Amino acid sequence: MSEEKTVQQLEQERLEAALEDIEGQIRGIGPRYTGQDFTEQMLDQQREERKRRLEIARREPYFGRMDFQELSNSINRQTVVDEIQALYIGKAGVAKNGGNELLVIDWRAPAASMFYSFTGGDEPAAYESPDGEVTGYVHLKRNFMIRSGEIARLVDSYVRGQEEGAMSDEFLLFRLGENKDNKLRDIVSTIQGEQDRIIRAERGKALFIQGVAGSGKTTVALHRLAFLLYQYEGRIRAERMMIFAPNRMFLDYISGVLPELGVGDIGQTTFSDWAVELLDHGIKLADPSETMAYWFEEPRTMEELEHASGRWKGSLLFKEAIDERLASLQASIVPTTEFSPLDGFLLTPEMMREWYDTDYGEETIMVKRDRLASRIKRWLESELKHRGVADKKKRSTALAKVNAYVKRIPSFTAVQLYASLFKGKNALPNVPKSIAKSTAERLGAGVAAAEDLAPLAYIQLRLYGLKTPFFDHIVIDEAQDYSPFQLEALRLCQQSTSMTILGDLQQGIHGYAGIPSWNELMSLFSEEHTGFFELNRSYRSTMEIIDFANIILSGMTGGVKPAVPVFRSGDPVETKAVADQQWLPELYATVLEWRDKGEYDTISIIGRTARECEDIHRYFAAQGLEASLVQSKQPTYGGGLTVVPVYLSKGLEFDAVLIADAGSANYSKMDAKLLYVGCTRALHKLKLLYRGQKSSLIADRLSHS
Ligand SMILES: Nc1ncnc2c1ncn2[C@@H]1O[C@H](COP(=O)(O)OP(=O)(O)OP(=O)(O)O)[C@@H](O)[C@H]1O
Repeated sequence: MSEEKTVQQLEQERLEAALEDIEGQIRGIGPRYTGQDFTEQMLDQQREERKRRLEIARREPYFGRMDFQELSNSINRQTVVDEIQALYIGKAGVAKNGGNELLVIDWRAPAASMFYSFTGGDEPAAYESPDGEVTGYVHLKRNFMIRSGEIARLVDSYVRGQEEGAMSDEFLLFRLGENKDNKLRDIVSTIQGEQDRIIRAERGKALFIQGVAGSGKTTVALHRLAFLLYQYEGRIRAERMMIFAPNRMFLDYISGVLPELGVGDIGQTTFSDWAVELLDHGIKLADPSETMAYWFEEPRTMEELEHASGRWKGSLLFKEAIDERLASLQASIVPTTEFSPLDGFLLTPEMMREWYDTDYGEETIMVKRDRLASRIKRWLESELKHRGVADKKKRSTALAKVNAYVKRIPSFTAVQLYASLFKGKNALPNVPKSIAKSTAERLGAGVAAAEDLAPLAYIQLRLYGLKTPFFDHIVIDEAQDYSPFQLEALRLCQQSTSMTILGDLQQGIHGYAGIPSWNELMSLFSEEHTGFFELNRSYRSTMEIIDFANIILSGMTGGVKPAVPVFRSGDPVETKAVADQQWLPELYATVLEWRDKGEYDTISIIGRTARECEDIHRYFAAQGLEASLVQSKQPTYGGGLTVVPVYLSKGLEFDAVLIADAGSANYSKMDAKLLYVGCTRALHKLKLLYRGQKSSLIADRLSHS
């Protein structure tokens, strides 16, 4: 009598059959076409695209299975129950070799959405298909982890009829308990319902996402891009999507997710790099580490923060002043007096105004100006011809006059116009003196600060327009550090609004430039074109770490929302007093202890300032311990052991975090957000050393040593 096969064996057999099918398809694709025939080239591209998807499927054909029984309503509204279908869900959809039957369905397909939105229970579930809502019973939700062609893990999170239909988080908890390396990863196998709603939200909006630290904002935004490309295939293009991230190192850190999802070619930049490029490198960007040093290396007051030049330059008031200046330029650009280059030739202001306003109506200010200039020259040519003026001397005199006349029509670069707001007879009257002086000096030397880039980009776009195609979709990460003006500039780069704007006000450490409330940015868009989602569950850290971090923020005013942990327990958070002379040796000893345990792949020492980090790094090096020191202009993130100033750690995560010195000298009440950012970088282990008095932000916590 043959023994009954286990679920694992049955699934393994199914997997092997699927892999064989996929291998067969890859083999069948054949060599690349290298000839010149256009149709063949197109077909070759399609084959390559298919091969790419099959290769993704070969690595891990699927990660989920959902057994679904569709309910179909007949005409007399009697419910007919169909067969139970096993849907296998993977990163790339694959049809069976030589047929239309699906071997794997793409995680972005409508039917796959149930895999994420289904919350358990015996009631019928539903998903939206292009033909309307489909309802049915879910019988099974199964998660797989497939490695090298083997099912390494199989977890049923729902089986109809068992345990009163409850869902289990076992697979998610297993994934969250893993260590991290130097790159952010995709989460297709464990996307949560609240994240899925954001990923699949319609495209034609400015979608704001306020999410606590570790709630998956960045990850969700990247998955959303992959979804949009699938859902709106042919209507939006990867090359016309742009991700704006806070710095190059962060871009490197997130660079693995989209290729893992099979998506390439999406633009990735920082606002500064993009703006400097837009301005044709007509201005140099001041070293941003100077701004960082000013705000983070020495204590600053609330008053300094509120009067920061970045806040002023990022405000809509400033934008209004610039709009007024641009409007008066538009109004005065067309000459207001008659012009006669030759006896009997007359160009009137009305003619020129008509050309400028009506004929070139949709163009930007300077493009219209240049067209007007060419039109005046063409007018002369046609008049000369029309009136039969053959005399060479007369012709060249008239031409010279026209050239001189055209030259007098005002023409500005964005930098020139911007500089005129701060210095000279047309300077704006209401600019605070100190701001006007420092900005004029900087611009005079051909340099702009980061805070100048939004107004400069905006002026450039209003004067000359965008030279590249419009963006189909824009993602802005860490948007709490954006000013309304930055968003206004980006809005000019889209034909219709389609943005994903994500951030966390509780991590708004760049208050000298960013926003105190989302309303400042949301009010730029009409209500019908704005969406708002909140993510309150945090997936990164253990419960102990999140509870600890929540306390840091609890003293803050203004709608602080504590992060809700996923039930994943780990070590208690430790705080430890250390004498000055023992500080560096203690940091070193802690790192050695953690390394010897071998439990963590990435460890970070988070310092308060760059100077503090340099001291630690130097000390470690003297002991023969290799660590990488993160600096503000760093382009890549290498993982392993890092020493990083807290203000540069935002967005990153590490298995274990050691806050170098959480003493009161380092973290005053004003620095709650900074310390919160530092602590929430930890996945599994968090320890804080402190010299002198413990920071009052954590003072009432129990010490574990
Ligand atoms: N549904 C999920 N399944 C598995 N892991 C998840 C899930 N959601 C988020 N994570 C993990 O949680 C961590 C935090 O994600 P991410 O960096 O995208 O969050 P964030 O909200 O942008 O964080 P922060 O604002 O603190 O930088 C990552 O390791 C990510 O893989």
